[in-house]
Amino acid sequence: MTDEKMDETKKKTKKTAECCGFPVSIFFIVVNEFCERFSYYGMRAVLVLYFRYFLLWDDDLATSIYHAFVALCYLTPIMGAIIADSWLGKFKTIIYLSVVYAVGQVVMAVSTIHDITDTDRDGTPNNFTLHIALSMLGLILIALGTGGIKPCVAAFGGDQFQEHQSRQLNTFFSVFYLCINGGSLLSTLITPVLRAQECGIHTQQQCYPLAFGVPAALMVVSLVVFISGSGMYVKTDPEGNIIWAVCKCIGFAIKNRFRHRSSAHPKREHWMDWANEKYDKLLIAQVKMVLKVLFLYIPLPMFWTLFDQKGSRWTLQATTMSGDFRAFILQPDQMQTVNPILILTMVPIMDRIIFPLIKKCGLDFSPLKRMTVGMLFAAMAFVCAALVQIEIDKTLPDFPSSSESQLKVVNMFNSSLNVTISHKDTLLIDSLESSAGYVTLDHQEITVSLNSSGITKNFSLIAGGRQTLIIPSDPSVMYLKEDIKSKPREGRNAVRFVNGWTAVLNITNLESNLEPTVISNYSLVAQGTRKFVLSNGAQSCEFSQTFGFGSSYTFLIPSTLFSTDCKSIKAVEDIQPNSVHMALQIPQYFLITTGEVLFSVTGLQFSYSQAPKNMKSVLQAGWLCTNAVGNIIVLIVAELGKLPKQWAEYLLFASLLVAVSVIFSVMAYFYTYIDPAEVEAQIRSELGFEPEEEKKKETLEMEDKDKDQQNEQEVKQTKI
Ligand SMILES: CC(C)[C@H](NC(=O)[C@H](C)N)C(=O)O
Repeated sequence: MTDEKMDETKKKTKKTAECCGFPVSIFFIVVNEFCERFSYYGMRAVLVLYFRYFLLWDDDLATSIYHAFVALCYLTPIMGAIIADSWLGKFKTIIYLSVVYAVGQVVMAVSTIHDITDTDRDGTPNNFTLHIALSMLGLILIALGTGGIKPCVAAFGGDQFQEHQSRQLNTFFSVFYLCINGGSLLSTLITPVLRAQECGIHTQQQCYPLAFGVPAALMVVSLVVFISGSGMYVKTDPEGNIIWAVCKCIGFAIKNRFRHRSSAHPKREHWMDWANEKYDKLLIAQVKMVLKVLFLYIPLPMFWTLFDQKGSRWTLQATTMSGDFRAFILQPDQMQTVNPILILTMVPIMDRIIFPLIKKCGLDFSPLKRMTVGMLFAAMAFVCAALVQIEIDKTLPDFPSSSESQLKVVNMFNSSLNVTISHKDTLLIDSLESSAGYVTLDHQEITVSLNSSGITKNFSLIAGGRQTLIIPSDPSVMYLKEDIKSKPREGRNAVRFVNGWTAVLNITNLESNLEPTVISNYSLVAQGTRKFVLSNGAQSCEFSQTFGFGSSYTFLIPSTLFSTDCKSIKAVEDIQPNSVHMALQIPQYFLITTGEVLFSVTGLQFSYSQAPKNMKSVLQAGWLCTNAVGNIIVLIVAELGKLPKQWAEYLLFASLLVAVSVIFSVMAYFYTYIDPAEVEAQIRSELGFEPEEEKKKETLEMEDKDKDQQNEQEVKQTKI
């Protein structure tokens, strides 16, 4: 045996330090994963808000770039796997790409410092191009890093286990999953709080640098932890450009099959056997194993398509619900933390109680069956989401269709008015009151007549819009103001004021002073009791209003404002607060998380156990790719599939997933589980290669011989 070969075999049979049956090196790997996931999910939690409120992108652009970034993060694992399996090995790949990742996080954090381009010190950046360029660079580096290391870390963890530790290996994947979710839970709770702080050099702004800076620091910690375990790892060397070899082998098999397509040539058991002429049996067998698993993956993206809508559609659904849990208030985006919380409780319950119980009952709950059941749970979650949506829809205002217009009338005149719209609808409105709700019109050109005064005016309404007609103290100057026609975002409340007082007013929460007879723009206020101070310089008074979630109010300020100490201010409710409680989302979160435990944790283990030794990262990457495709489907559906009712879209997704899970169960039925190591060993022995066990024995014998020789020499030297 050559020295090189001996070194390699020694490495493979290296004894690792153990604790409770687990390799000690695993500790560094799971801590590394925890910090990395904290970094990733922490950054992701505030990313859309950064796009929306710092870069000032609109909702659509912000959501599209967000999903494109997530998709990229799950496409880059292929690159990581290629680098690891065919060039650097998993250990070095993790280190190099973690450096790229940490640099990306730092660049991203720097891009959020508004002071770097805020030359006029007004609190907003002056060179958006620089901020956008930096953040895109940061995101690309992060996607390369996080995606690149993702297939390697799980597979590298698996490599630390010896053959006799298969039970511990399964536990490792569960603990690994717990760490992912522990990191995700903490970061999604912490980074939004950091963002809500105010910071800045010249002007105080929402503290995005801190919200992105902490994840960057955690990524550095993750790298340091991983390097610290360096001396303890089992590091398997890359086995040449395996992906290229696999592609060439498949290409040759297809070409060869095509060349011998006439019936004169006998059929072969498997189409890959057409590569027999040129490639060795072992490689062909390995390719067959990988292809069999990759084929099974084809239906899987549909699961992720549903799963990833937690962060988008479900969060939007939560914005139309009430988050008042009495003891605490939950913000719509915080509802997502229910998923990692449930994962942290359910993985141990499943592992310790449910699966052993199922086994005890003599039921066969094989990995592929678990995954199928997982898909059905996810479909049920979407049925629940549809039911909740139907409840919410009952409480939502009837917003106008694209051909309709809606009109509300506010009377600031000092006596009641009879307002006739287009000679048809007559509304009697008291002073300092509004019409009851909106009048829906199917035409836009209207005539408004104030019957008592004989004033008549023509207006052109906005098609598909909501507007308020303000009749001020001088009715002849009545005017229209556009209203919001959807629930205010993030469960906040939209408020505005009509100034019926005789002079300019300063109102807290409003951007600028309010001229007499004018209606202000909307300001957004959070849930809870809010205080407004109104002043004219000489006098002031304050009034409070308690807000729920997602409401809209117009406050009418009378001419008697200061004499009544603000008590005469009238609140007109334009959009009622959300009344369906966010707790109703818990069942759907519970179902999707059960689905995730059955589908995702099992899929991770399955991808590792069914892969040949030299292609473990490749299959991990294939598994993660199903996630990327799922996200791309979300992007496409968001752009194209605009169903008129949200509940119908949820039901459509649920039915699609049920159909896909049926197809998957048929495919799974025909799949036979294998032990790749056994298959490889068998082929090796058929081909007359030395079996691994023999190699091990030989290495140990060589080591013993080396030791004996050393001892003999030492004895001789002592004698001399
Ligand atoms: C994408 C995976 C399913 C996994 N995510 C989770 O476990 C979430 C937080 N429950 C990950 O690897 O990030």
